[in-house]
Amino acid sequence: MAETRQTETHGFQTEVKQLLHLMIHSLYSNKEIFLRELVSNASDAADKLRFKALSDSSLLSDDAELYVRVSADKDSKTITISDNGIGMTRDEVMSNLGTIAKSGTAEFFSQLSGDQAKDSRLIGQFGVGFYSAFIVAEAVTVRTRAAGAAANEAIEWYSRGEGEFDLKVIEKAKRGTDIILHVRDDAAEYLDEWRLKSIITKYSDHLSIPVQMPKAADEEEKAADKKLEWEAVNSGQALWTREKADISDDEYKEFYKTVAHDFEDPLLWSHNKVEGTSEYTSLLYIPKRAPWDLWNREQQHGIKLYVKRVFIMDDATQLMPSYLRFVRGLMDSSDLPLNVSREILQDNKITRSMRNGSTKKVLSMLSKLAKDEPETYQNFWNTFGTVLKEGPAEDQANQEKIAGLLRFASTHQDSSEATVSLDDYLARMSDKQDKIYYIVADSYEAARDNPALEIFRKKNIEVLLLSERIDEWLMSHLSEYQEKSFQAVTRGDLDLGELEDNADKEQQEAAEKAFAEHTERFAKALGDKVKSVRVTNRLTASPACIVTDSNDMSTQMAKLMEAAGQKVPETKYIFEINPEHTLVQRVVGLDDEARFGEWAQLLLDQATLAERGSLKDPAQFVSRLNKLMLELTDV
Ligand SMILES: Nc1ncnc2c1ncn2[C@@H]1O[C@H](COP(=O)(O)OP(=O)(O)OP(=O)(O)O)[C@@H](O)[C@H]1O
Repeated sequence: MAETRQTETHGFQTEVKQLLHLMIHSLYSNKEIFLRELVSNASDAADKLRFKALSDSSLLSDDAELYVRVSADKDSKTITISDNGIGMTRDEVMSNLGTIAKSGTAEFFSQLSGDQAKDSRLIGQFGVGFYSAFIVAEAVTVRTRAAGAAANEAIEWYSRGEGEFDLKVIEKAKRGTDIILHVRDDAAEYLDEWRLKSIITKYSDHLSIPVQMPKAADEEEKAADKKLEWEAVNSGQALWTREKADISDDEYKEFYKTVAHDFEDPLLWSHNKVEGTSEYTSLLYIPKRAPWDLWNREQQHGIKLYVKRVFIMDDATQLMPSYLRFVRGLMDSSDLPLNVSREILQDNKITRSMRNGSTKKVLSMLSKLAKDEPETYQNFWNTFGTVLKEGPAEDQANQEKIAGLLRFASTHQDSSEATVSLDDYLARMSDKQDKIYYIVADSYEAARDNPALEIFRKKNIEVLLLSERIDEWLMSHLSEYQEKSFQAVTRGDLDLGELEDNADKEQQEAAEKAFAEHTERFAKALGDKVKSVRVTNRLTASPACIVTDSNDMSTQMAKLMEAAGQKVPETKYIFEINPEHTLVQRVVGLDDEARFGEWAQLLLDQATLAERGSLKDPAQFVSRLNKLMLELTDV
């Protein structure tokens, strides 16, 4: 490459262009974050080099004291952020500073609305990184030399933040990266070194790497044109290694913004030194807002792993279960070897114990929040609840704890908001009730209005109303809470246990007997369209409903599997009729078997609509309905 010294010009990936545009137009009220981002990248570069040098110490060569240096030059209107970290090769420059390699980026950009306040929040969630340089710079030069590369293999990248960037091979005496910002006139305040220093102490004080600035020179030294002397302006002690009592809330909050690349303060955090069979420190944060890629289960961004204060890797997903993937922060182990790899982490006693310990920590932190600050917890639930619902399936050992954190809509209140906890439900339950009743449907309304709830309303029994896609999956893994089992109101025989008194039972038996002949007639008319026909004990206001047998797949589970492209055996429903209903009484009064058959089918279709939300052959339903309506209006 060294022979091609000419400049090559490359176009940015479309998303980079969009991001740059937004950055400049939406983040102007929060300009100073550019320094946090660039210093944090420089510190990451030092961490990466230190890690690589564990297996190849020659990479550090004679420049083993790692640092980040920040300086400004008012004459040339530049700010320079330098590090002697890992640097970048030409290919790395091309991909890191020309594209955005995160999956889902295009979807993310499609969410932007043009409303600057909203968009700036979204960009905050996306993580602005290197490109934030353009908030204050009209042009940026990056000079970088990768660790292990020769001085004449360094690369210069230059861009005005519009459509393109230039690349050329240059000579660079030292390893690492210099980022030179050509500051815009409206950001001239950042050319003041005091200003820069105060931003560094605000955001980067706790970084373990020294962030240095030039020592103020006196007139004599200036006249003698002495070489710049540098001094560290941050404390340089990794925050999590300090005593909890000595760390202020503001320090925790600023540290969060650096590790999580978030603009906002965290919702809560927990800092723990664990001693005993395994020794580690964890600093775990719950963000306020969901990251843009929360729904992508493959998403990166997990917990940073350190071993004895040496950074080992980002996104150590093995340290936190997937249903807690919104947790940010770090863990620093005293037991793992420094040369630990992702593979070793996969199946390791130490990792497992760190994961178990921190999972418990997060769950108890959330339980405490739910107890002490229910409103804040509700906000948390509204943001991350759906992810937490993956918990009971993924983490059987903590099922009970997770269940206690769940929130539901219920028939107790007239709102679709999920605010009812299982403890609330149990507290309201009568002594005679021994099950937790629930229904899963496509929407809150479909759940609320399902005819199967009629008897529960009549008897004043609360039913949880679930309508999220994940809910069926959740309920199929939750078997009990506080020794009370869960019962779907649309499945199997309805056994209300002691809630039903003897009189109810006798009445039911009498109704079944009295209606037996008609039940037979319905069964004959509907043939193999139903599994069986029986008299209901669920309905009070509707003529009929369908329910699944207790060993058959529930409607919602079948729908989920179908949506996932799986072949699902056709579920046959049990058709339940309400003999008290006038329509049913009139239908059984019909002598003409053909007409009776039409009505029976119509009742079945109606019940299917209420339960499934759709019919296999809606056109046939409509034409049958029209035919019957015509007969009724034919006077
Ligand atoms: N000073 C630097 N030295 C070496 N590599 C760097 C430096 N600055 C940036 N990079 C490389 O460029 C990549 C992109 O940086 P950028 O800040 O845009 O994103 P990020 O840090 O990966 O993500 P985010 O900031 O959203 O968490 C980094 O991952 C890193 O590989």
